Amino acid sequence: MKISYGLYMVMTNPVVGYEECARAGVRCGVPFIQLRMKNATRDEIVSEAWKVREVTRGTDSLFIVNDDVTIAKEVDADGVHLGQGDMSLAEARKIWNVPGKIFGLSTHSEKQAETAIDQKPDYIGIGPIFPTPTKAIADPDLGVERAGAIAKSTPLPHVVLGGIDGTNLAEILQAGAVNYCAVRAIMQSPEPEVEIRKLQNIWAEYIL
Ligand SMILES: Cc1ncc(COP(=O)(O)OP(=O)(O)O)c(N)n1
Ligand SMILES: Cc1nc(C(=O)O)sc1CCOP(=O)(O)O
Ligand SMILES: [Mg+2]
Repeated sequence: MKISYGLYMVMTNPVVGYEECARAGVRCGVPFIQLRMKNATRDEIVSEAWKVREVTRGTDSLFIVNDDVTIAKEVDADGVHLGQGDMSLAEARKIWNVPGKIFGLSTHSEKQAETAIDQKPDYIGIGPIFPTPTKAIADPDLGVERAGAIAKSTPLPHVVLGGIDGTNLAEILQAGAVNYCAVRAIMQSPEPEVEIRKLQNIWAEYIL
């Protein structure tokens, strides 16, 4: 059985600010909320991370920090997300050796998804599906069918991402993906809760 939860919210430059955006995610019951601040200092990230920690604490939303396990540990987040060019999962687990913490790993091809199995991440990201300006140096886009096929074949929980919004989510789910991130589609809205609920409604039609 695939682990099925729908939207994993990645927060990068939300127009309403990180704290308010996280509040919207919590109100909507989004199960994962990731803080992804690129081009920010460590102090700036820690400061926002503490606010998101307080907003998510004791709620149904798990708080994931992108890139830096030392920040995740410092603010007692629920997990960390690491990319192919970030610290290895093994090293991160040594630094943050606390039972129950979540370790996610990005993958960008069938081979990386296969190799990920041995590293035992709690989930993998699969992307990008479409070209995206949100990631500075994105990997070549996989397309809907290829991303869906990886999602269907991996034994690991997955989340697909890259260019996903309300206009293409249905075809992505039809291709076999179950969980997904949408960054710009939510972050660029002055009403993130409205955009979250739109995506959640599309997902519920296809998956529930
Ligand atoms: C859930 C999820 N999947 C993939 C990524 C991308 O991580 P990475 O490849 O390290 O790129 P950056 O996000 O660090 O630019 C992610 N953050 N979250
Ligand atoms: C953060 C990130 N990681 C990707 C990957 O392929 O691993 S694509 C991506 C950005 C997705 O943003 P948007 O929804 O705005 O296109
Ligand atoms: Mg990274």
